[in-house]
Amino acid sequence: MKNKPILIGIAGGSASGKSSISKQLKEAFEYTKSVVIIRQDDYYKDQSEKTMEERVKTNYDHPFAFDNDLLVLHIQELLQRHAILKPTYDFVHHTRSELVENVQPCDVVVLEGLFVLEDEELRNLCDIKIFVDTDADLRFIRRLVRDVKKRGRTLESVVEQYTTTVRDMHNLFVEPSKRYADLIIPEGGHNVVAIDLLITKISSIIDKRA
Ligand SMILES: Nc1ncnc2c1ncn2[C@@H]1O[C@H](COP(=O)(O)OP(=O)(O)O)[C@@H](O)[C@H]1O
Ligand SMILES: Nc1ccn([C@@H]2O[C@H](COP(=O)(O)O)[C@@H](O)[C@H]2O)c(=O)n1
Repeated sequence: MKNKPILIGIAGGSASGKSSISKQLKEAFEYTKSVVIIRQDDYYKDQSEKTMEERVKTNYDHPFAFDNDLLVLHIQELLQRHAILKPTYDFVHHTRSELVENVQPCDVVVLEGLFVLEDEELRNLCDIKIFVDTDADLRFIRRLVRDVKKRGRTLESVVEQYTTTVRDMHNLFVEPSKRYADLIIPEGGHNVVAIDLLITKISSIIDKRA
């Protein structure tokens, strides 16, 4: 019987660099181990019954915006080496997309999202807990560029959302969850030393379980 997969939890503010770090971990292990990235964003609640006008008013930075029960269930399934049918999210239309991904059992699960450490059930499942700590001004600049380029937003809408919900919810829910981290990575995706240390630690856990 195969060993339990290792679960790496990566939390941090919006545009702090969670996805960039997750991709680097996947690249580091994918020749020797099967690695799957689960993005909490894909578990935003479906809003297909709502109008676009209603959808833009949702507070996407509150834990209630997510179907957390489904996310916990899917992580538990992956940890038992069972396949899952994962939802995917459409940021342009603010709702679940039609696409469902068939995620096969794997050796390493990287779970990344705003509330991965804030949620007690999720953080208790993690073997390694990481918080990506990037200053608010950098996060805002990165988000502005990304949301206009990739998420179909206007400059005005990004500023409006950031000042009405994103900043306050970050301070209320995301920032305090830093205290649960085993490792805090400053500046996100380009911190080579921290990412190398993390890769070494993950390798040693994998070797001990082999
Ligand atoms: N260290 C960094 N320096 C500059 N830009 C970065 C860095 N890390 C990430 N980015 C960029 O910032 C944006 C948000 O990064 P991403 O990894 O998607 O953040 P998150 O997943 O936390 O929202 C992306 O466009 C990414 O290329
Ligand atoms: N329809 C949506 C759903 C979410 N958001 C924002 O996404 C952020 C989380 O994703 P990151 O990749 O940046 O961590 C979150 O701060 C939400 O405000 C959105 O704008 N629209």
